[in-house]
This record gives sequence, structure tokens and C-alpha cells, in this order.
Amino acid sequence: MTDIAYRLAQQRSIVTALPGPRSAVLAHRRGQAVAAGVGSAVPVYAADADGGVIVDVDGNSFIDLGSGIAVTTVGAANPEVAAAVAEQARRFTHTCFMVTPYEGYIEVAEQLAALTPGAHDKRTVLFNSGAEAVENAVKVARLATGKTAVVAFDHAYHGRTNLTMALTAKSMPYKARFGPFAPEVYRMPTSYPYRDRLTGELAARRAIDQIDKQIGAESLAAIIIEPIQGEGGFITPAPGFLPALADWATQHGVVFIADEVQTGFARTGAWFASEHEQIEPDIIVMAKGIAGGMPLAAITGRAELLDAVHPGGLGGTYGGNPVSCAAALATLHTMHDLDLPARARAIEHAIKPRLQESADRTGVIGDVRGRGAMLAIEIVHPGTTDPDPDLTTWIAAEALARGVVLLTCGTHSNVIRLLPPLVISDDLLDEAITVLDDVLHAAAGRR
Ligand SMILES: Cc1ncc(COP(=O)(O)O)c(CNCCCC(=O)O)c1O
Repeated sequence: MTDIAYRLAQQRSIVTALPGPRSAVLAHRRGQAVAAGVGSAVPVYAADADGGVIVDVDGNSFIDLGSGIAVTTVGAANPEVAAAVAEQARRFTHTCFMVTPYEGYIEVAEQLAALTPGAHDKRTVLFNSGAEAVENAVKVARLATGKTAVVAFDHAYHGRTNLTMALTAKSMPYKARFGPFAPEVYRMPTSYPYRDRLTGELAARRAIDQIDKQIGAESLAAIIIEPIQGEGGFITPAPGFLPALADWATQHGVVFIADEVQTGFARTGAWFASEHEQIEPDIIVMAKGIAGGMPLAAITGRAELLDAVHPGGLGGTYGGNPVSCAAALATLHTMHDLDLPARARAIEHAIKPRLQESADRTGVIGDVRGRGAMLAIEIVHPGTTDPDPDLTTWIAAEALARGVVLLTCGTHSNVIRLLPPLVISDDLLDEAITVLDDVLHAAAGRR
């Protein structure tokens, strides 16, 4: 990406100790006002952001490889998004679509019907967060099928509400001591090629056999799965796993829900990750990249499923907020205009080989995986597949000290994930990967 006019200098520049003095003051104030349960990945506080950089309150400029957890795909201050937000806010910020509806909501729904996989008749409902959208996808599946059981998978992440915690696999920090959790949720083994060494078909057969024995299709309302598992560690299933599950679901009257909150909207090199294996989900859950940073989430699915719900059965006060809808329309226009799915594929081609070279030379990377601009390295003790969460934490902290914001994830907290804004410049991305390679070599020296 070389033809974007950025508002901020696209540079890595550390000018104070980290955290700097202004961040330190904010951290103190935070301790007196914000609940300790809300964590932050980095100890610095944002003052500005644009393209591929975040500038903190002390003037430090960081290369952003997190995109606010896969949200600011078009940048954190995309000018077209900012203008659309300002224009809509000047007219009205809220009327509640369930009270006085407005065109923006309909336009977003029309675009999601056209963009999501499948030529079937679709309907959309808009929400505020991914978890809220997941909750409603399950509501629709249960009502439409008259069945109650839901299958989720090992390493899954679906949110922090009661049902989505039940669907989420990792206990700490997401679920510990927050129970009891919603019933009728069953966990099945997924495809984790680095660790199970199974083909997609065999992994799917293993899961389906367990579904048959533990639940039975006659009780099963839905299967929900992330095409690439995000918080669980950017686990990319073996080819054939997802199609086999989707085909089985279709054959047995089970709703196939693709949770594309983290994989959606060009992130993996297609508009939606389901496309990589020609899957047409019955319901697709979306959020994060949808609206350039404004809070918006959606479910888009088969009309016969969503329209099975009685009038008034779906909604919420802020769902499809008009300012967020305006942001989404500007975001989708930008994604089309810049062909960001192609940009994500170019990013993969540029940096995945470099990550593999780092793996070959340092020995601390057990697996390089992911698609498009959703890439990850799994950190292990050299010569083993044993997770090394401590070294993972050190790598992310060292990268920050050198001016690069990196996020970690994974059931074993041993995955470094790369989620750059798709509008990041080629030079800045190249610089960030060079910094990461240097940090990985330093990490190898610690072992
Ligand atoms: C696949 C998938 N489904 C659902 C969700 C939930 O989306 P919300 O918008 O955070 O509710 C996510 C959110 N992932 C980031 C969570 C960050 C945190 O809370 O620690 C996801 O990745």
C-alpha cells in the first residue's frame, strides 16, 4: 500500500521511557476510577492514530500490528469514515430503529446480503458487539429448529456474556468464577493441525462421531465455529474440516453458524474466511472490521431462519446505531475502493515467508499459520512443541519497547498474532517485521 495520504507521520519513534510521564499519570487516575478487571495489553495511552501508527500521550509513535484486535482494518482515523460519522451525527445520533427506523440500517443490511457468501435470500439484524450478535445467532437457530443443543469447539472464543462464556473454551481470564453458565452447550475437538496432525476429514469425522454419541442431530440446533479461531490462537483448520462439518450440518437440519467477528471483512484475504473453502454459512456473525472502529455487529443469514422469529423477537436499543451504520457504509466503500481483500493477500505473501525464516533460524517458533493479514507464530521451547507463554510475553513486551504493538493469544498464551491495519504502508510493515525478527533472535538467545 503506497498511494495513501496519511495524516500522521508513518514512523516508529520512541522519545520517552515507557510508559512516559503522561501515561503514568493516566495509569494512576485509572487505578482510582476504572475497575481492575479491565486489562490493557500495553502501559501507554493513545493520543492519536492514523494508518499504521498509534501515537501515545507522551509523543511516542508505535507501529500498530494489533488494529485494536482486528477492528481498524481501514485505519483508526480513516478520513472517509470520520466524515461520514460527523455528517450523520450532525443530523441524528439515535432514534432507535425499533422506534423510528432509518435508511442507513437498511443499506448496511443490503450490503451484507450482497457481500456474505451464498446467493440465497438473506436477512440481517444489527447489534453492538460480537457477543451480542453471537447470542442472537443462537437464539435464531434454537427458535427456527425447535432444538436447544449448541456445539462449540476446543479453543473457541465467542464473547464475555453468559451464553458466549459457555461457548468460549478458555477459563482464565474469560470464565473463571463467573458461572454458572448457560446449559445445552457441548464442546467438541477441533482441527489443530500443528498439534493433532490430522487431516481435515479425519478431524471432522472425530467431531461428528462425538456429536452423534453425546447429543444426536435430533437435539442439535446449531454448530458455531470460527473459520480461523482468534483468541484461541489463530488456529487454521486443516483443509476439508470446515466443509465436512458444514455438509453434515446441512444434511442433518443443524444450523451452521460461522463466527467471523475476527476473520471477517477482508482480514484473511477474502471478504469472509468462509470463502476460502467455499462454505455458505446458514448464519454469519460479524463485528470488528465492519465499521472502521465504530461499535457495530451483525448477523446475516438465511431468510427462512431469521424470518421465523416473531415480530419484536429481535432488537435492542442501540442495535444498528445510525452513526455506526454511516461508518460501516464508508468502511465498506473504502474496502472496495482499495481492494483490501487483495491487500490482505499481498500482506500474507510479503510477511509469511519472513516469519517462516525467523522460525527456521531461531528455533522458538513451533508453527507459522493464518491467512491474509491474520497471521500468527506459536512460541515453544526449542526442539519441542511445549508452549512457552513466558517467552511469548517477553517478545510482546520487547517489541513494544522497540516501538511495535503486538498482541498475544492462544489457549496456552503462547501465540504472537499479527493483525496490521490493511492500510499500513509497505515500508512500515517491512520495518515492523524486521523489528519482530530481531526480537525473536534475542528471544532465542534467552533460551
Ligand atoms: C471470534 C469472536 N467472536 C466474538 C467475539 C466477541 O466480540 P465482542 O465485540 O468483544 O463482544 C470476539 C472478540 N474477540 C476479542 C475479545 C477481546 C476481549 O474481550 O478480551 C471474537 O474474536
